[in-house]
Amino acid sequence: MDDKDLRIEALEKDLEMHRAIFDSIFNGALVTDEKGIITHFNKPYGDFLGVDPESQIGRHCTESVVNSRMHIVARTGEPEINQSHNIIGKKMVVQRIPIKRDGRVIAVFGQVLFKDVKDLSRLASELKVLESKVKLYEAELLNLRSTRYTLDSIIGVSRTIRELKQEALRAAATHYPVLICGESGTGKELFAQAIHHASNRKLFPFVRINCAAIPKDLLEAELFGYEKGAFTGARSDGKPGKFELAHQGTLFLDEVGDLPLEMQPKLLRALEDREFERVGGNKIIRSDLRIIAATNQDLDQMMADGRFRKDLFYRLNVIPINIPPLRKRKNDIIPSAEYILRQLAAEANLPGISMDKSAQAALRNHQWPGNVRELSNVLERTLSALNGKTIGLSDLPFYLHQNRKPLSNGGSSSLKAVQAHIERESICSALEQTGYNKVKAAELLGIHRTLLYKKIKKYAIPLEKKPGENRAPKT
Ligand SMILES: Nc1ncnc2c1ncn2[C@@H]1O[C@H](COP(=O)(O)OP(=O)(O)OP(=O)(O)O)[C@@H](O)[C@H]1O
Repeated sequence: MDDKDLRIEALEKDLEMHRAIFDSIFNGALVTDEKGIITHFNKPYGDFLGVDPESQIGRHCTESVVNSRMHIVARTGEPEINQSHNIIGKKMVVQRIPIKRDGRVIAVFGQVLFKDVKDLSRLASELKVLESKVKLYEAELLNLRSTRYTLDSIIGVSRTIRELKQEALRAAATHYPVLICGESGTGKELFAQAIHHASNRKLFPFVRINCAAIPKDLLEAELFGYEKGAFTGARSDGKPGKFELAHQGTLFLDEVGDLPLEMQPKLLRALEDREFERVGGNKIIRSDLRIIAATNQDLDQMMADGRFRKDLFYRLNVIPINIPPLRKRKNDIIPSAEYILRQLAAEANLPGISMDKSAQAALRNHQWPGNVRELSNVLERTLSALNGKTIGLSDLPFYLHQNRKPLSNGGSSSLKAVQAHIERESICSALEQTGYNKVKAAELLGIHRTLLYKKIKKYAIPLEKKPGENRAPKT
């Protein structure tokens, strides 16, 4: 066989294949020339119309197919997609596509998409059912996976809080790392959850890791996971770390200031390379996550002291959110207290609870070392012991009364000294009220136990009641 024969054989095979494809177009198809004369008519269309496909070739399209518009499409050159077409008592859905060469129509391809428009409506209603199911599952997933708090859960009327909420909303629209700084109880986790919730990652996990609460040697395995037998006590089948678990979601690195120095470059590398290995493993794992870190520590000071790496700080601090303590946004205190009271009262089914002026003044004057958490705890305690419907000064815990008295703090009146004095007094008072139970005192103050210990040490507060000392607690 010479070259030409080979080419002819290939072309014949090609033609055969095209014929087979054309005859396999499920719901029928035809082709006309530029005048509407049928050049191709497939078998399924013949079966559907009850005609012999071969004998349709050479006829005008309107003779073969009632209401045909193939010749019109040939004239206009405009495709007609998903059009209804009445034929043999049925409404079909068809498409007619002009085939052009050098801008001129040379043929028209027509195809039946649905033999009966009812098929399409059935599909459409099935799709509707599926869509509503998807919505339902999305809502369930959101419930299961997502966060408890949204931006609406953040209370505060001050300009600062309103601006921070705007900032959080802007952050949610990006994938950049966010660093939230603020004292304990200012709502750092609340903001982190709200950002996650407002982002397009909200259907994926929000994974939290408290860098201060995990022993140093376990932190790497917690973050990156481990392979079987990585260390003594490791689970025999290995375990994914928080980085893996947060895939497509958000990883919240709480208390990032407490991340041990030796762990910092490892975290930085994982953030920069966007990949990591499990402890004891050698497989590279990639995780698509957004980082939100939070701390109540002064990272500037820590960097100056060499306790926090600058490169890690810059990596985390792409979008900074600094939440000021409650005492620095005093006009948030009463609205927040009222909001929390309304919530607590509704939960306890106690309508119409209010605060008198003296109680409001005491709340405004208090320094709130535990911030909103402390405010919430104080109100909860107060409400649980309240007789009547109005909270007065005497209903508030004793340590709140003292802030209204002139201060005797060794004569110093610098803001720092006054703050330190009040903080010390509040801690002493909370310890007394709770019978020197540190867990309960920390709870009352709305701070973490470790922070309470730090402050007890800082102010050299005795860890038990001195004999003879009698400062009667309120409750
Ligand atoms: N602006 C706020 N609006 C409503 N609730 C708040 C606000 N700030 C804090 N809270 C409440 O105070 C409590 C502590 O908040 P959160 O855990 O977010 O604080 P945090 O700054 O992360 O504290 P920590 O540093 O101790 O972990 C939560 O119950 C939270 O709902």
